[in-house]
Amino acid sequence: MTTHPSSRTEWTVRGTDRDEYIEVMRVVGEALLSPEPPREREHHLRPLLDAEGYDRVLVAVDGDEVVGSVNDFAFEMAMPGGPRPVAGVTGVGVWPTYRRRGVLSAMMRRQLADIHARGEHYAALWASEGAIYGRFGYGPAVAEMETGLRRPHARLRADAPRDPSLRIRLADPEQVRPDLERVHREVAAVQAGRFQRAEHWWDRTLRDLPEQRDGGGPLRAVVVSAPGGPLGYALYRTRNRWERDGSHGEVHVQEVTATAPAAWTALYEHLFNRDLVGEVLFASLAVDDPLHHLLADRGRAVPTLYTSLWVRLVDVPAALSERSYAAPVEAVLEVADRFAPWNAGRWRLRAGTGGARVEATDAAPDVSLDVSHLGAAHLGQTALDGYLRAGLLTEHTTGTVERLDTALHCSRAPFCGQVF
Ligand SMILES: CC(=O)SCCNC(=O)CCNC(=O)[C@H](O)C(C)(C)COP(=O)(O)OP(=O)(O)OC[C@H]1O[C@@H](n2cnc3c(N)ncnc32)[C@H](O)[C@@H]1OP(=O)(O)O
Repeated sequence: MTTHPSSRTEWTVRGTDRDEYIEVMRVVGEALLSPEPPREREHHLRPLLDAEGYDRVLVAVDGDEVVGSVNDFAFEMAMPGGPRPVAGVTGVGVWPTYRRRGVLSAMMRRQLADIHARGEHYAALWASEGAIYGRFGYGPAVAEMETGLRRPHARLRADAPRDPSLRIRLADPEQVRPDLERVHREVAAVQAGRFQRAEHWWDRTLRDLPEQRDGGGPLRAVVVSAPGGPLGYALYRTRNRWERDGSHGEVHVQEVTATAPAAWTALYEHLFNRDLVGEVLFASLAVDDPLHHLLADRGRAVPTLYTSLWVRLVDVPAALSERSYAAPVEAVLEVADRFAPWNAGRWRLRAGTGGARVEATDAAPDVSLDVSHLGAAHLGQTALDGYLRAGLLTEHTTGTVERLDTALHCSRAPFCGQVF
């Protein structure tokens, strides 16, 4: 591809199709430093794209050459207030010689307009870098934890709820897939930030190619069931490690979830009691995962906090009026939004535990803020107060931010748990 020395902007943003998608893989793969050429990555990506379709993939082109791309998946994601259609933004990349000329900005603008035109009120993404998406109106809405525990500290409290009637089965994940799907469906309907997994997402989650194992063994599923059906599961791999003093094996937990307290206990005790293991590592846990309460010594868990989901309100009045609220609040919000101008302006929010109404107003604002702040706060974990103290939003009526934070609060931490 030619490198253009000037900063001309003779590219346009348009849709694409299945045939051209190999070019998208080439551009995005190069941007993301992918170690494999597009044809070698195709078998990973094609099943997902063939199932989701190509009509949400956008490309920036210079003549016939693809120089950038963005995509989004049509998710049903749990939000405070219920499951909602959410555009799961992904596949973002710009050919290196076209970077910093506004290619991404143009693609983001078009993508937000498309999402809005489809009547979806939210977009969400996992960012490769935290500096990219704030300017496009996304806010850091979910923090998750990678957590490690060494033996002998991987132990639960004596009074952790235990139910000897629960059945525990260790199996090849495909053998118990209906159980996994059932538990996940139930959890993903209520835990904000999770999205419902269609069959092709389960195929991806359970895909277990040798090159994905990173020195570990095959993917395993442990399922905990009561007579009425499955109550929880964990997906994990073991990795054997021998040193001169003996075995220091590892358990790498890809995901763990349950719908009943005794099922959490049974799952954690299974993971902690594998023989030959020196350390159990969890790829991602919610910040309020029951593990922290169930551990005999919670100080022994070593968490690494990271931002997972960035959330964007694509339709501010719709998103705020369909949300649930923990307390009554009334405020005029003056919202700035450079990339979705239909959101910009003053909105009067009247919300309570029974519902909310949002209408355009000319009244004086109680608070002036960026749409990214509302995205960050929407899942109930990120407080607006942090932005206030950082001087990034303006409170005109004292106490408004505190009242908003109280109303937006959700007692259960949001969690996504799956990179898309
Ligand atoms: C959801 C996902 O898919 S995450 C994956 C994101 N992709 C990657 O990280 C791949 C590698 N990076 C890239 O391909 C590109 O650098 C992109 C897509 C991040 C940015 O594309 P560009 O076309 O260069 O962005 P664009 O020129 O529109 O930049 C707009 C603004 O964002 C800023 N910006 C863009 N990328 C970054 C970044 N990585 N860090 C900090 N600022 C950035 C620019 O400086 C510019 O600022 P300005 O408006 O003040 O001048």
